[in-house]
Amino acid sequence: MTTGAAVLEVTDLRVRLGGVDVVDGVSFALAAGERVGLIGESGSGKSLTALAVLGLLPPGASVTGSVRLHGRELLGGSDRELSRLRGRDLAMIFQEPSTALNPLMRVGRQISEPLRLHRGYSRQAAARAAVELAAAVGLPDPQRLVRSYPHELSGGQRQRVCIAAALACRPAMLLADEPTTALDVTVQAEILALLGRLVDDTGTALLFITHDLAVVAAGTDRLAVLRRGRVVETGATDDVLRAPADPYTRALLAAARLTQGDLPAAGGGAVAPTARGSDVPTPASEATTTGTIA
Ligand SMILES: Nc1ncnc2c1ncn2[C@@H]1O[C@H](COP(=O)(O)OP(=O)(O)OP(=O)(O)O)[C@@H](O)[C@H]1O
Repeated sequence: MTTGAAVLEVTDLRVRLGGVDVVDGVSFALAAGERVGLIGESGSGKSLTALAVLGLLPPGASVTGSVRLHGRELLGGSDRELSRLRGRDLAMIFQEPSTALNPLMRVGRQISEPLRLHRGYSRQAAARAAVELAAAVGLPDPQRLVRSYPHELSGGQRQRVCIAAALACRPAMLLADEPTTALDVTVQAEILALLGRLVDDTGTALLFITHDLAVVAAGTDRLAVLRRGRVVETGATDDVLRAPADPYTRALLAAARLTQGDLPAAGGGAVAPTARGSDVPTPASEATTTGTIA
């Protein structure tokens, strides 16, 4: 899809599990700051594609093809190399914030953990950054909130914590797997708006996995439609949703019964900025390495 200066380039990715190619030759690419939606019915291979990119496939899975981050091959990399990249250059937000967070660790520490691990922040600098990041994702009373444990927060607040941690190091690439599905419907729009604004501010490329077509209509530039592990259609979100070329995409759209009001307005359909929070801070004073995004 994108050539040249791709942040992430996935080529002919295959994931084999239990004798089945559950991801079957998937290729796509994202440029800096680009938002790409990966859609498809349940079981089409969306999550396994993301997990393969992160090197987090379940035991027993075999993977072939190529996953390049800024031109550097990740497939076949050692655990050590991959864990150095995860949280720093490549981050993920999962569907269920409760299970993504450690119940026994204060949220402030979880937000700033990537800065301690990857940027060499001191304990004090990390604590300060956690408060700044908590404020940036619109968490109320951040000074107090960072001392809370996950169970003391609402689902939406927990997802804000996950977003803050994922973006702490300003990764080049963020993968979000159904990040609002587990949330109350009234909170979903706020979280999507927040995510859209933060990836804009940081220049982070976003791969957004969802089966909610209204969400991709509002929040992505391009789409890849996955069916049984294969990409059946790609294109500008607006084009694919208005004039789907593949019968499977047409069926998905018909099932979702998208109305004209859900489709992006002409001239860009980015998720609306939220009134809450401020820019993701760049607490650069304690940085020992330079971020991948200038
Ligand atoms: N650990 C596993 N072992 C065996 N098969 C698996 C495993 N995880 C996923 N699968 C199978 O791989 C296929 C793709 O799964 P995947 O989770 O990527 O789908 P998905 O598109 O993300 O679905 P959903 O929208 O429901 O999350 C499915 O058929 C699923 O049953």
